[in-house]
Amino acid sequence: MIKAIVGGAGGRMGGRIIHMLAGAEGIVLAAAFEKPGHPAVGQTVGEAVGLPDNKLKIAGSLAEVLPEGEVIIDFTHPEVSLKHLRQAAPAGKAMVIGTTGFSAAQLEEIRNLSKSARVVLAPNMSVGVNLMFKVAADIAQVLSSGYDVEIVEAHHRLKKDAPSGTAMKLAQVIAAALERDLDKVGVYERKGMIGQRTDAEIGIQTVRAGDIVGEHTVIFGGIGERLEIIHRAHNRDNFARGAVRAAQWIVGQPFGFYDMQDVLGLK
Ligand SMILES: NC(=O)c1ccc[n+]([C@@H]2O[C@H](COP(=O)([O-])OP(=O)(O)OC[C@H]3O[C@@H](n4cnc5c(N)ncnc54)[C@H](O)[C@@H]3O)[C@@H](O)[C@H]2O)c1
Ligand SMILES: O=C(O)C1=N[C@H](C(=O)O)CCC1
Repeated sequence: MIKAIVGGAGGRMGGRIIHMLAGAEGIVLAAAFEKPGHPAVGQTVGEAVGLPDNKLKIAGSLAEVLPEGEVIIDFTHPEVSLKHLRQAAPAGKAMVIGTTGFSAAQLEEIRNLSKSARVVLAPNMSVGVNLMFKVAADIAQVLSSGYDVEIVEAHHRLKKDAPSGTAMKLAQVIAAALERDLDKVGVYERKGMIGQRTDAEIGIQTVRAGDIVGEHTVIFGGIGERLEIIHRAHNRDNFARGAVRAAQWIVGQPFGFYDMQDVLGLK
């Protein structure tokens, strides 16, 4: 039985991951933690996430519960996930990181730590979006000229990072398929007399409104037609299920830096 530790247990994703673990086979919730001072610290998991039979107490830090499990599932904040990986890696614990919004320097540190640790990092753990990454790259290769690429993402009003990690990954895989440098062709806002659209640019636009769980649209706009691929998350359980699947998968892998396409066998 794989023993999992869930970070950010009082958060939107942490709660759903704990629910998905309760229904999963071969893996069990061994410990859960939140940040010091969070109202969930000291509560039982049952009280905090609505699973009345679970009497496990929510800890106030990873350090308190690190020996309890072999894999940590962390959907928190970039600097927090990185701090947790710095603790997990030397202790021989695997990590599944769903957090988005890492800087280039933070990503580089995660990659370096993964040389001596097992890490899955993915901005979106749903099956549909990971298939979308693959399909978007394939379409871009076929429609490599004469089609304008625009990505539109929409999320709830509480989301902190923009554009979403998923939209950034879509832009990266499409730019790679088109052999374009995203740092040069990415356009993240438009206003005023900006002149006509360039052929090479990849537009990435952000919507924040209400309780939208997560929507991503890629538009390949041609003359006389356009092709759109859309993913809509109806709730957070598809991400949480993916995180549990990644935790089951990663414990048997060699040290390394993996993403959800590795977990799903989509490469
Ligand atoms: N990869 C995916 O599939 C996916 C899906 C949804 C959300 N996300 C990402 O996951 C992250 C969290 O999203 P959310 O909607 O659950 O946010 P949230 O704000 O509801 O939850 C984050 C939780 O982390 C906790 N936290 C902060 N510092 C901590 C610390 N030091 N130790 C322990 N816990 C700490 C917060 O108190 C909070 O409860 C975001 O980066 C989001 O973009 C990824
Ligand atoms: O709710 C969020 O925050 C989400 N973030 C991810 C992203 O940034 O791509 C995935 C979907 C939900």
